[in-house]
Amino acid sequence: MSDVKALARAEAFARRALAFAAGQGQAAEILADYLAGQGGKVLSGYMPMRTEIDPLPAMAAHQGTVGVPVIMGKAMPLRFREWSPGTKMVEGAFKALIPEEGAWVEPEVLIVPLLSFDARGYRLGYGGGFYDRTLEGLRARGPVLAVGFAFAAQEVAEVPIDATDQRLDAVVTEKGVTVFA
Ligand SMILES: Nc1nc2c(c(=O)[nH]1)N(C=O)[C@@H](CNc1ccc(C(=O)N[C@@H](CCC(=O)O)C(=O)O)cc1)CN2
Ligand SMILES: Nc1ncnc2c1ncn2[C@@H]1O[C@H](COP(=O)(O)OP(=O)(O)OP(=O)(O)O)[C@@H](O)[C@H]1O
Repeated sequence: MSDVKALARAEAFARRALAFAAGQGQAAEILADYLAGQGGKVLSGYMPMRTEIDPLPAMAAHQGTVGVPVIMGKAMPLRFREWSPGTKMVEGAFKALIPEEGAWVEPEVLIVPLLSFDARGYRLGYGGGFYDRTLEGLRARGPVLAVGFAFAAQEVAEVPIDATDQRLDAVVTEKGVTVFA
């Protein structure tokens, strides 16, 4: 399975890079509109890295607390530190930017980065299993809305999956919103 996922990751990086070069259109506005119904809830976003689609305008528009992921260690769930557009950021593990300080928050709605996704709502990430562990833990505690955010070209026929993969509830792209059954 790890070879299958590794090959899928390499293909997905290449497709995402092409889409990134073409631009994200109104994707962040579509995401903000979709999330407008979630005002008052704690939202997690992410600091875009590499060729990830940029969710920052939707995070800045959120009516309520926003956090961003912090890696606590290998094989550990992510935690989320409060973020706002003015927060001082420093480089964390794997070069992702994290808030230098701030409160830990527990998201009810998550904007989830990904390499590829499919029509079942499965996603492929960088391979740390961080979002799978995190969603498993949060869902054991209460209802959570996991919203993938991606370029439409990141959709594939079937993402390779294993028993620990957590499904997305919806995905938002520059072409619109898909809610999974
Ligand atoms: N913007 C953003 N922030 C995020 C994530 C993300 O996917 N996007 N994460 C979502 O989990 C976490 C970061 N996870 C990451 C996991 C691996 C690598 C990475 O560069 N991995 C190397 C291989 C490293 C190794 O195997 O030792 C690589 O892919 O080359 C980067 C980030 C938390 N923050
Ligand atoms: N809840 C979990 N408990 C134990 N192991 C897990 C859990 N979730 C994922 N893993 C393990 O983590 C490893 C990486 O998982 P996977 O390849 O699905 O990562 P990914 O979804 O691509 O990455 P990420 O979620 O960080 O973006 C796998 O060995 C997987 O079995």
